[in-house]
Amino acid sequence: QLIGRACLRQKPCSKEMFLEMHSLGNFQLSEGGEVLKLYSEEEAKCLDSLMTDLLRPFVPQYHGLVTRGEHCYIRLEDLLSGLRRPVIMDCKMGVRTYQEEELITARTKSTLRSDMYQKMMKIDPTALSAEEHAQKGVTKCRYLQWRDTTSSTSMLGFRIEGIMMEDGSVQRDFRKILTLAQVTEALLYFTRSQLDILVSSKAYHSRLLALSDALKNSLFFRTHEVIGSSLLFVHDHSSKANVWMIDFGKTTPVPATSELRHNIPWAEGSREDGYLIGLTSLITSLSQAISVASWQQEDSCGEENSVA
Ligand SMILES: Nc1ncnc2c1ncn2[C@@H]1O[C@H](COP(=O)(O)OP(=O)(O)OP(=O)(O)O)[C@@H](O)[C@H]1O
Ligand SMILES: O=P(O)(O)O[C@@H]1[C@H](O)[C@H](O)[C@@H](OP(=O)(O)O)[C@H](OP(=O)(O)O)[C@H]1O
Repeated sequence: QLIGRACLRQKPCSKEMFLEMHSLGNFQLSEGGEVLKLYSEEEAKCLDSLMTDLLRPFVPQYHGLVTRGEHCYIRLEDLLSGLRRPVIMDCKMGVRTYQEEELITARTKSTLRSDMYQKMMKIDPTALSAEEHAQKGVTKCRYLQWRDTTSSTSMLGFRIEGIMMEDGSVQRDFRKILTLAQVTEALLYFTRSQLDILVSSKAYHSRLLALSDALKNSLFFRTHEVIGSSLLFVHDHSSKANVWMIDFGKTTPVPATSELRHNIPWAEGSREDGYLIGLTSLITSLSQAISVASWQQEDSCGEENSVA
C-alpha cells in the first residue's frame, strides 16, 4: 500500500509529496485533480461497472485510460484534492486477502517467495515449518494466510494497513491489533478524538452507515468477490472527513447464477469474502470511539469548570 511506501519519507506532507510517493509504486503524478494508477484489466473492468452502480458515490471517479511512456494507466479522481495536510487511514477489508484462485494455483504450482519468507522470519521464525526454513521461501498464498490470521483480518473482517498523520509521519505497526478495543484505540489516535470528525452529519460514522445501505442494494457488490480492497479514511484540519472504496485489482465477478452475501464466514468454494463482517466491526468500533471521545470531552469540561 501507498501508506507503506510513504514510510520512506517522514517530512511534512504536501499533496505533491504525497503523489510523489505514489510514483514509487503503482501510481504516477497527474494534473487536474487526478491520479494515475498502473493499468490492470480486472480493476478497469470493476471501475467501469462501478460508474453505473449505486456504489458510484463511494468510489473515486474513473475517467478511463491513458498511456504514458510504455505504460497504460487508469485515470482516477484524486481523493486528496482540496485537502490540506490530509490525515489518512487505509483499512483492508474482508476476512481473507487471497483469491480462491490464488489458493488453487499455490497448490498446483508453488512458486516460492524469499522476500515473504524473510518478512515472516523477522516477525515470527517459529511460524515457519522446517521445510520452509530449508527452502528459505514460502508461497505467496501461505504468506497472505499467515498475515490474515496474525492480524485482525480473519477475526474482525478487516485490518488497518497504515495511518498517515498531518505531519506526514506514517504508522504501520498495526499488525498486532486483534480486538475491537485495540481498533477503537487506533481510531481515537487517528482522529485525535475529535467528535466532529467521528460523528457529525458529514463525518466517518454517517458515511459508513450510508455505505452500508448502498452495499445492501448494490448489484456490483452482490455479484463480485471483493478481495484486498480497502476503505480509505481521509480528513484534514477543517474537519472535512470522507471514506472511499479503493483498490479493485483483486475483485472478480462470480458466475452469473450465484450471488454473494458478504456477511458469512468463508468456506472454500463459496467465494464469500466477509466484507460486511469487516464493515460491521468498523462501525461498532467507531461507535465505541465516539463514546470514549464524548466522555473525554465531558471530563475535560468538568476539569475546566472546577479550575474556574
Ligand atoms: N484515487 C486516489 N486518490 C488519492 N490517493 C489514492 C487514490 N487511490 C489510492 N490512493 C492511495 O494510494 C494507496 C494505494 O492504493 P491502492 O491500494 O489502490 O494501490 P495498490 O498499488 O493496489 O496497493 P497494494 O498493491 O499495495 O494493495 C492507498 O492507500 C491510498 O493512500
Ligand atoms: O502485508 P505486507 O507485508 O505488506 O505484504 C503485501 C500485502 O499482503 C499485499 O496485500 C500483497 O499484495 P496483493 O494483495 O495485491 O496481492 C503484497 O504482495 P506482492 O508483494 O505480490 O505485491 C504483499 O507483499
